[in-house]
Amino acid sequence: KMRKIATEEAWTIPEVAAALRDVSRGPSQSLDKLLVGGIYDPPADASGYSAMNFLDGLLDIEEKRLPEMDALGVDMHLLSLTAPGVQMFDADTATDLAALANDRLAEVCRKRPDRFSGLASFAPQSPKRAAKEMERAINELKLNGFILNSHTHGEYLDDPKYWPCLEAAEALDACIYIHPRAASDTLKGPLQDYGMDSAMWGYGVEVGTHVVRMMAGGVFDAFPKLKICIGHMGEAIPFWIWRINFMNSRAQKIGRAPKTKLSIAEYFQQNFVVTTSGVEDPLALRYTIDKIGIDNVLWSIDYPYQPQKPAVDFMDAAPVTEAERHALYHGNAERIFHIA
Ligand SMILES: COc1cc(C(=O)O)cc(C(=O)O)c1
Ligand SMILES: [Mn+2]
Repeated sequence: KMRKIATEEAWTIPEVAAALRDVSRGPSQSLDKLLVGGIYDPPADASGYSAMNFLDGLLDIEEKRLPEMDALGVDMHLLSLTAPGVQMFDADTATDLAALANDRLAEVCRKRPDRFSGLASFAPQSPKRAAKEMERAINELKLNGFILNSHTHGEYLDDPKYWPCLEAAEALDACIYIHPRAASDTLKGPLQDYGMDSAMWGYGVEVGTHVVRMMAGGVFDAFPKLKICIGHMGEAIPFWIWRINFMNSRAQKIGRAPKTKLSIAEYFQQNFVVTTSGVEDPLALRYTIDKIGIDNVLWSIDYPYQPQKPAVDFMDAAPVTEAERHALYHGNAERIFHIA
């Protein structure tokens, strides 16, 4: 039986759910409020996002998640605090809730180390305290990497003020999974209608923008060993990488982009891995493996936002060799996230 490790599996704790409910009732203009309000402060008529009832799935480990994993032969969920994590809160609240969530996550992993591993949260709102929490999460809590839900109050990791977090991740040899949230206030413009705010379109635009900024901004010259993971088959970047690379090298020549030691295509190849979350498309998978190499593609379900069984059926039937299937299902996750 082939070991199956799913790598973008969401959960939450009651304290974070309550804090998000409070934010959704507050003055924030964040586009995340559509979703956060729907999940954590559902309207009486259960319309909108609340109709999906994601909250039960997020809070649950033993009731439904684990029995479903057993039934489907899913050995492990690599858990992460669901988007937008602690990133909508003020610095102190975010720092405290990140530490609490990490403690709870470590507890879940300690209780069933063969079934759960975890990505630690951190609060970029306070970068130096975040770096300390990142060290604690890996060295003391023995967690497996980090989760960040893209922008924090509209700012991105190419901004040097967040580089203490990148320095910590690189030094700890711990991968940062950059997960979506709704587009930042400066990016959200036309993304606010037709359900485009979340997984259909805006999420990909938000994360894609984030990682292109990092590569074009020289982050991987400053941190050459830093490893970043992005979901959703690489947020369309593997498809666009030829064009992004071509146009960035031109921008560097005409002085519109900083000179970098390597090309964007090389950074994407060396510093990134992608997962299959929420893109159960065999042709997109085959292309992505052929484009960026089998070592850089990992399986994920995206529970509870995606049901487990279709994600297993998709990977079981995927047009890949058995060696590739091993890499996708568990080999790459074991290497990138240090899973025994
Ligand atoms: C935090 O809320 C989320 C909503 C959805 C969605 O399908 O609308 C997907 C994800 C996700 O991909 O993790 C997260
Ligand atoms: Mn997800």
